[in-house]
Amino acid sequence: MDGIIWNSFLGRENVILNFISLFPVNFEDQAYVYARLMAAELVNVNEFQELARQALPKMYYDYFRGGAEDQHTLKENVEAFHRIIIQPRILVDVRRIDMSTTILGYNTSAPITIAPTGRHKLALPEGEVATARAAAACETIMALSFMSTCTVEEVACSCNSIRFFQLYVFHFLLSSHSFNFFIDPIFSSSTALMVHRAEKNGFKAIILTADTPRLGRREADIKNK
Ligand SMILES: Cc1cc2nc3c(=O)[nH]c(=O)nc-3n(C[C@H](O)[C@H](O)[C@H](O)COP(=O)(O)O)c2cc1C
Repeated sequence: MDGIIWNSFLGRENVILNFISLFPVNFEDQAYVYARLMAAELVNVNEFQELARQALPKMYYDYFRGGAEDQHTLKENVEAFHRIIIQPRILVDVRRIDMSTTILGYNTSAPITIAPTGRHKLALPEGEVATARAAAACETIMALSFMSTCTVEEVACSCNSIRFFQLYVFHFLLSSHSFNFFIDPIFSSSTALMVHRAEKNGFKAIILTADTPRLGRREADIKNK
């Protein structure tokens, strides 16, 4: 059974890699996106989403924006933010506004960090390296997904952002010699080796994802095959 789990991971990864080569991100569209970003036309986070919709192939856009089943949790997460009311204080000294805080003892310029999300190269050739640089520029924390399209080493040497590593727990150790020939290096390590590798590359904490023994039924991904 364990082998089947790994095979299905590998199978999906290969399908996606094949799709990247068959169906690359349109670089003219990316230049257009970059030009609009530079022109500072975007003032609202929803506008970034619309620009992504225009720039990305549909199946990639659907992957980034979609949720599982009827997307109830996705909608509820957005609604949850709408229910938070930020009440400004008045007649106080606002010359220097400091939103910084610490998470597990590490400084972040605001209580907003990068959540671990997989496969950034579907959106940009530099992938998670670019995301980590953005995190460093904003002085916030970069969480690298286990399903990252860049390695922990690439991300570590690309910037000095505080880095956390997201991990799934596998209930087996992949020490078998027979597997290592076929499995991409990012998947071939056991959980313990992966933690060690992240630690060696300056990742400061583990984000443990505990809800993926069963994947959500993402209907857009099913339709996009
Ligand atoms: C496109 C996408 C990819 C994601 N990939 C991962 C992942 O690889 N590992 C993980 O633990 N969580 C992953 N998540 C879950 C996020 O880290 C986060 O928990 C989730 O999006 C809920 O936060 P939000 O309401 O701010 O989006 C992903 C979410 C999205 C939308």
